[in-house]
Amino acid sequence: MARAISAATVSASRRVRMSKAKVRWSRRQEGVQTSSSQAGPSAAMSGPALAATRAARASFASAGPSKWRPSSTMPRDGWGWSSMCEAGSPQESWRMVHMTLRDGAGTAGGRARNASSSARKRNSRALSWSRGTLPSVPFTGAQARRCYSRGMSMLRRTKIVATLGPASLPPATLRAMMRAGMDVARLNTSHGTLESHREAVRLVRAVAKEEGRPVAVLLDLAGPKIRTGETEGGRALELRTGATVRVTAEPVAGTEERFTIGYERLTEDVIAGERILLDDGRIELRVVQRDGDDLVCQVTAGGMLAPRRGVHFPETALTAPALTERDREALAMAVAECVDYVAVSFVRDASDIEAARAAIAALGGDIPIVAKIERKQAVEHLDEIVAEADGVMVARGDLGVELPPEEVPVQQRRIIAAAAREMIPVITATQMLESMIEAPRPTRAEASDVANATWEFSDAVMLSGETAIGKYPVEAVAMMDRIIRQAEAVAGPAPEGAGYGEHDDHSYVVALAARRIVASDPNMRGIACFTRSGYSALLMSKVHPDAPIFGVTHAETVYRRLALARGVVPILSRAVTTTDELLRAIDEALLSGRFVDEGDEVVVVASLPVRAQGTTNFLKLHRVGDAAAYQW
Ligand SMILES: Nc1ncnc2c1ncn2[C@@H]1O[C@H](COP(=O)(O)OP(=O)(O)OP(=O)(O)O)[C@@H](O)[C@H]1O
Ligand SMILES: CC(=O)C(=O)O
Repeated sequence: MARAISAATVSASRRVRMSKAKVRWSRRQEGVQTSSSQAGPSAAMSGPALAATRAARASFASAGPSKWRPSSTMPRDGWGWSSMCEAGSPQESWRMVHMTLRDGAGTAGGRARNASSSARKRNSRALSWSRGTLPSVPFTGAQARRCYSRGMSMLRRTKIVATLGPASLPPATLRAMMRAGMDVARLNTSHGTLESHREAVRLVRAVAKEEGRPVAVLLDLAGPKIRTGETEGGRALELRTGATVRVTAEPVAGTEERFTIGYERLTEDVIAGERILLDDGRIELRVVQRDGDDLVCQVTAGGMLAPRRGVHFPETALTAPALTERDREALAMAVAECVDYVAVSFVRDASDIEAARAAIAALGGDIPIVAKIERKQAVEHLDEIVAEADGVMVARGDLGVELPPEEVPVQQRRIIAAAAREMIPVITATQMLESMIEAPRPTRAEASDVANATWEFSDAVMLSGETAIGKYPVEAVAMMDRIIRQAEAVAGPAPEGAGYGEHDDHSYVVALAARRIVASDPNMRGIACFTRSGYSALLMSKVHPDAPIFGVTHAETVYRRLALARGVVPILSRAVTTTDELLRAIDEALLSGRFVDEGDEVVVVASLPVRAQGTTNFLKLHRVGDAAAYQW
């Protein structure tokens, strides 16, 4: 009995957890719909910022659905066919059942099959079909024909995030990086001005549009990065092991005896016995005591300290929130420019994500939030953070300072698993191809690092200095693309659901069913997921099917955001209002992008009725091109 109760409790909590991510995405889609009509931008905004936000929101809204009905009004009667039909009448139920069977003998199907072989030949010749929608790797005719059998080799599942900076912002370089495989452009507000980032967002959008590619923009907030202050005459200070030194939050011209650490709550938060790490952990102090506005410390690992070096407090529970005033200004820009993701730095716990979400909402926006795990505090609060965030980043740069190096790979694995449980994307970041900042080839260890992140099911891997300031930004993206493709080519089948979730959610059950169908039927060319909020494509991505996931959506924001989801090929489609139109839109999207041929078979998953916002409750084995022939 006790066992039964505890199993039920676990199941219920899992249901709550799974639906939390779903509710967030659904809420977001609702926001898209209502943004132009109801809630106005924050009353606190005025002038050009208000106008920019209104214009941005109007374009955001135009991508949204025309109608929305809360999921609580949806039929919830499980797998009953009637619940999958728009009106649920017996005739419609029958038509749906008829339609969802594979009608191999049907005349329309027969015609389509005949048409398909010539279309396939045509497409095998027209190899440019992969360009513009899938990462553009030059294929020979023979390679492409082989790949064509399932489309898998054409698709790189693990996505590439590239940080933009002086090395990558010339438009020609940016274009070349997109062609080499960049899926997400990261802008780091720790560097450059907000205006330069605004221009960069617009440039990425313009070039991506010309290239016909879904490229998401991720704005990485600087957060409360703590640094040492200026030094006397700008010189490096020689801190000798064993020496005593005073640190203070007051701005002073630093000397070997006393220098600044730019953290207002220094003497309140940091207590005797705790360590302070300077310059990425190269220098270590231990706090002896507080003395007025100073902390008296002993240097336990000495070195030369240049001005404005990074500071970490691995043993201190810092009380300063993750969002600074400058971050709030960056968020206003992000909302005005409809940035696709915002990354919050130095997150401590879930409250930092809630604060960022509230700040975005107050600006009239709704942008998915990526929590950067780079503090020991965040590692300790990982579960609550991933439950609240829309994505997560293994920010190994700062994390590797707060934790001993041997703990970083362990935490990487733990963070990826936590993201999988919550069905949110995870980015593995920092020093992935670091040596390519200076050299045209990475080290063997770096190549292995990228491959391992792929095998661990990261949704994306990230380039930082390699593309921001490196000598070989395009080559770094191309190299990452090649390493991932090789790694994916030899990876075994991915675990179903990677060990998370139970079959207690309709959307999840549909995703698993689609995965199993493509696993058992090699003729299935992929899974076409019609998605309005992006959630069902994301969910599909998290069960790792062995086939491409075509994320078909009419919302441009969703189209771009799906660029981050592992294994998803985002395709922009038209808005639909009925099931017939939905199937025709899928056919059009797949055929016009030349992802498949007429007559090819795909699994279609969607949420019906079309005009409601609900669970992914529909699955159909579909022959591409047949939708036009349905006479309902
Ligand atoms: N917009 C930019 N303008 C100028 N330099 C940049 C820009 N973005 C990045 N860089 C440079 O590229 C380097 C690597 O970029 P990255 O975003 O990883 O910075 P970081 O300071 O190491 O990371 P973080 O701030 O996230 O801890 C930076 O140290 C900086 O020198
Ligand atoms: C990306 C980042 O901020 C880090 O690795 O610390």
